[in-house]
Amino acid sequence: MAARVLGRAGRLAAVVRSSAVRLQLRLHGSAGLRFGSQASFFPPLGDAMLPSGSFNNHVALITGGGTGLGRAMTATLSQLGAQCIIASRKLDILQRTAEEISSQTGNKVHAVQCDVRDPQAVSQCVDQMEALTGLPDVIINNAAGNFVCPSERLSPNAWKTITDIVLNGTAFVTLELGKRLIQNQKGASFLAITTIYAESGSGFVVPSASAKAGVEALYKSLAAEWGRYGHRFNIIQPGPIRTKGAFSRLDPTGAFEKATIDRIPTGRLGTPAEIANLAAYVSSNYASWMSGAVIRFDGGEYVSLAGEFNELRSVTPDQWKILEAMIRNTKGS
Ligand SMILES: CCC/C=C/C=C/C(=O)SCCNC(=O)CCNC(=O)[C@H](O)C(C)(C)COP(=O)(O)OP(=O)(O)OC[C@H]1O[C@@H](n2cnc3c(N)ncnc32)[C@H](O)[C@@H]1OP(=O)(O)O
Ligand SMILES: NC(=O)C1=CN([C@@H]2O[C@H](COP(=O)(O)OP(=O)(O)OC[C@H]3O[C@@H](n4cnc5c(N)ncnc54)[C@H](OP(=O)(O)O)[C@@H]3O)[C@@H](O)[C@H]2O)C=CC1
Repeated sequence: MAARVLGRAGRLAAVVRSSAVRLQLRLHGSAGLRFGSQASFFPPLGDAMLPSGSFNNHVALITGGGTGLGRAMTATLSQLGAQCIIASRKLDILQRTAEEISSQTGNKVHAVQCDVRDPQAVSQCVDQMEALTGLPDVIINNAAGNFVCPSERLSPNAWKTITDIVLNGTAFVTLELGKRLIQNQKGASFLAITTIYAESGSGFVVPSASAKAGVEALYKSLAAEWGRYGHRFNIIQPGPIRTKGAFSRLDPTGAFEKATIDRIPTGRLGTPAEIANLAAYVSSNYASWMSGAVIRFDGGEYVSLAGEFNELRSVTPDQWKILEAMIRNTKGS
């Protein structure tokens, strides 16, 4: 009897061992189950979420508002009643965006040329804004520069370029406006757009990761210091959202996108309209009690990347039966 049980256990162990090898191959080879069909559970909505008129009589400055996510945020705020100022280096692109959005929403969008790396240019941009609209109620620091590059290939100027746009640019805009708002005893909502790797760090985008982490420290610090002046400071960390600016510099071959979608629990990239709705909410009076918040908006990508065992998603129910048998069969330590 004992011999029969031992024999059966031996055969089971052999089956389990060979299945485990096959399983390892599946996990680490290319035959692993694809997931991503779950995207149908999480359809993106495109329309503005807040009630119409939520930003009536509000002025909003959006840096980098001519393209990508900044453009989407401008469109949503404008649709909700804001008078917007978009600022970046390329005046022609800003003007085109401003005209398109103004003509769709009926609310004026102003285009102001400004390189945020240059504190004097930032000061002149704010002068221009004061003349056009007065000081803003909403500031969205969205402008950024980035590219993938092994760190050993970075020149000092490459490092300086990215950190100047992202960290110094955000600081110059925030400090210039903050000082003037304080002088005028005017409250405002400041929002910084960072990224999920500001928290974790990431190879191959090290200047961006370092600068975005600095932006987060800046905003959390000012949330504590400038609440007394009526200023709120919040941060949105987007996950991947297809824009020409980002994907041409981070995924020139398109290979990253497919791998990314595979690991996002909601099975898809985000959309510009979705982040625009979140930015509008955070910048609105509906969020007047929100300050110092860091909001990760990534379809679950960050936790998916972080969890040691998350690759087990590709184990099938039949394979689980085998794995469970192996585990239960283990006696002692
Ligand atoms: C997917 C999920 C997470 C995603 C996160 C996304 C985060 C983002 O921030 S996406 C935003 C992307 N958008 C942009 O980058 C738009 C603006 N970008 C630019 O204008 C340019 O790409 C640049 C950032 C380079 C700035 O342009 P600028 O004309 O001011 O600089 P350059 O004179 O061209 O270059 C300055 C130095 O950088 C070196 N450099 C430029 N590109 C690269 C590269 N691909 N690899 C290595 N080095 C690069 C360039 O050679 C200059 O250095 P040097 O030669 O020593 O003078
Ligand atoms: N798309 C994504 O997947 C993700 C994006 N993000 C963040 O979202 C934000 C928007 O990125 P996205 O829309 O994708 O990319 P874009 O390239 O479209 O946006 C970047 C904007 O920054 C402006 N800009 C760059 N350098 C300067 C400068 N020196 N002075 C003023 N403006 C400048 C650009 O305008 P111009 O060239 O006219 O100066 C451009 O409009 C960025 O902060 C980015 O880091 C974060 C995580 C993921």
